[in-house]
Amino acid sequence: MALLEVKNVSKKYGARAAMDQVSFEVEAGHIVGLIGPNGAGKSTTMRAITGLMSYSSGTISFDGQPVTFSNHQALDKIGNLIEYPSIYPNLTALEHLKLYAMDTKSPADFKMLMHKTQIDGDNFGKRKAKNFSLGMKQRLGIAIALIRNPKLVILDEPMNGLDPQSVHDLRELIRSLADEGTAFLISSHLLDELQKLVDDVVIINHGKIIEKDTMSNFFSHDKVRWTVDTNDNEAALLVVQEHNWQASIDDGHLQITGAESLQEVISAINQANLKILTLNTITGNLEKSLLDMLAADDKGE
Ligand SMILES: Nc1ncnc2c1ncn2[C@@H]1O[C@H](COP(=O)(O)OP(=O)(O)OP(=O)(O)O)[C@@H](O)[C@H]1O
Repeated sequence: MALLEVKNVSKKYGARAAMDQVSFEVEAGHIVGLIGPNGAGKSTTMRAITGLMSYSSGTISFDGQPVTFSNHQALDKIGNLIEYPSIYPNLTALEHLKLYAMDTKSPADFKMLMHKTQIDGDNFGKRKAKNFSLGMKQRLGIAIALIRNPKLVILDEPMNGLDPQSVHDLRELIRSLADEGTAFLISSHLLDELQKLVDDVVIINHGKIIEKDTMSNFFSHDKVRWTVDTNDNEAALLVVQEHNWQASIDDGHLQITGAESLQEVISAINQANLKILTLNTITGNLEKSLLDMLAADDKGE
């Protein structure tokens, strides 16, 4: 049984379905990316999982226990950082941890947690949170989310507003915590960052899950693409289409996918006595795969 199981969950705001039969799982120790455009239903899904919001149908179970708006028992083992961490400007990092721990932790526990989440450096010390950078606040937010040793941490757009170095540091931190066994469910618009971080991908659009897979499988779906210019792209398009590869002309360049190899593409064009002027091989990336998938979903394919 997976650590988190979301089955056929629906949630409506008035007539609008923010979640429509949403089903997915998070395995223990996995980092799962919840990806989708603005308004897709990511925050709503996260709120339902954390018991912050009621849902109209379906079931959510965490560690074998049901999660509903009125049953929060399972939630002791979920840490969350939804939108912004609740940080008090006049408290230091340590004071925050003491506040959220509610007398359940020892000074040694705090020391270890601060070390683990990299909030024990000189920059932190006695400084109050109002003087922290956004990256420092996010790390403190994660430390707060971890205080009860959760099995799952839910992070809604944790990279928002962070500079590249802070994004890198946060990614390393999440990876190291996952290696120690904590599962993560993370939503983000920074797809390149998720690409480097997550084990599994769940794609949501208009409240519906349109794809879920491991990151490595997701990549294998995304074929290599070739962008070619010849002395006659229209003629080359016809030649390529005869081979049953997918081809189109975008921005004046011939785009080809579906061939077995670059050699096949070159041979086909040469045999038609056309001249290749430029050729680029474009390997897959999450951003492109996602945009293709969302476009296909919006067209109702
Ligand atoms: N409290 C609410 N009342 C009415 N509609 C809402 C409410 N919260 C969200 N919605 C609507 O539900 C849909 C899903 O919203 P949600 O915030 O879950 O999307 P999201 O994927 O997190 O988007 P974003 O990336 O912009 O945060 C949207 O159409 C949104 O307008």
